[in-house]
Amino acid sequence: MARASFAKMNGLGNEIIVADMRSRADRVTSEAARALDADPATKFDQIMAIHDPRTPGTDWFVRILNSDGSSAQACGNGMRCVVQALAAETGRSVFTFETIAGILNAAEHEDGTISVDMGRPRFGWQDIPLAVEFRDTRAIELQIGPIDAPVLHSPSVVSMGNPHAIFWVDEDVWSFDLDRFGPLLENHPIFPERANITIAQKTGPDTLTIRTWERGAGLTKACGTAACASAVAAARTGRTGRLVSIVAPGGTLKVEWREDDHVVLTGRAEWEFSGSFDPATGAWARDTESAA
Ligand SMILES: N[C@H](CCC[C@H](N)C(=O)O)C(=O)O
Repeated sequence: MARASFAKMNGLGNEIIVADMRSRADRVTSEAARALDADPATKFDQIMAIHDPRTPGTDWFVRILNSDGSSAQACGNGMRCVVQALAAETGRSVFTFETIAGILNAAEHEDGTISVDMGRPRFGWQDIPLAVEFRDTRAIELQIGPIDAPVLHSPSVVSMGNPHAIFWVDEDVWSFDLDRFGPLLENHPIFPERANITIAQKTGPDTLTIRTWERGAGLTKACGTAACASAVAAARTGRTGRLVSIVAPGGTLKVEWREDDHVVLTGRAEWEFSGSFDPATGAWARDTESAA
């Protein structure tokens, strides 16, 4: 099969590869994902693979892979990169995508920011999913196990199509050893599909400062669905209103949990370079004109 085009982009430092798999019958393999992640030039957090539409009324289907080769149901920063790439290609500014989490409407605004309707949050313990029944997922009792992180307890859990656990802290989020206990919590048996782990500090009336250890990707500079999950959990627990600024290491995102229950994520995306790659093996080459 001929090579496929890709664009290396980022959403507030969340490293994204947008792969053009339209009009192709193959898909990006986990082997290719791990090979691309192993190369410092193409190291990424998620691949957003654009495929031909599966449902009438949608523009394209977007398949999401984490850098460990696992598939993700949703990726807010990645969707903004997809919108920016397709707006540049088509001249359009409004799109309807489908992912395994459902239908996502998105729009690029005049000022270059991009809003993605990330759909409705899910709170039921089986929707997160959790391995044990919890009636109130605003704060679940999670025995963190053999690590000395006494201040981490009672996370809020939310699904944005993918599972999130939000640990509320009163101290600076940088004072936590997230790279040490992130993987322990990501793989905690309470999360049968693993989970994205976020520590969140309320730093203003409607502002949270967060850091995220992502399922299947590790520490990232920003995580769009974690921003959505944190904002919804904050509103749900009375910490903020429904329009929240989320300050991540890579920048600030705006999240609105609308009265119709949809969660809209707004922020920027950045193009870095383009190339072509083999979706089976991950072998790639940079486009020459983009090297200029
Ligand atoms: N970085 C992505 C989240 C990817 C989620 C993925 N780590 C998973 O759920 O497995 C975002 O901006 O929403």
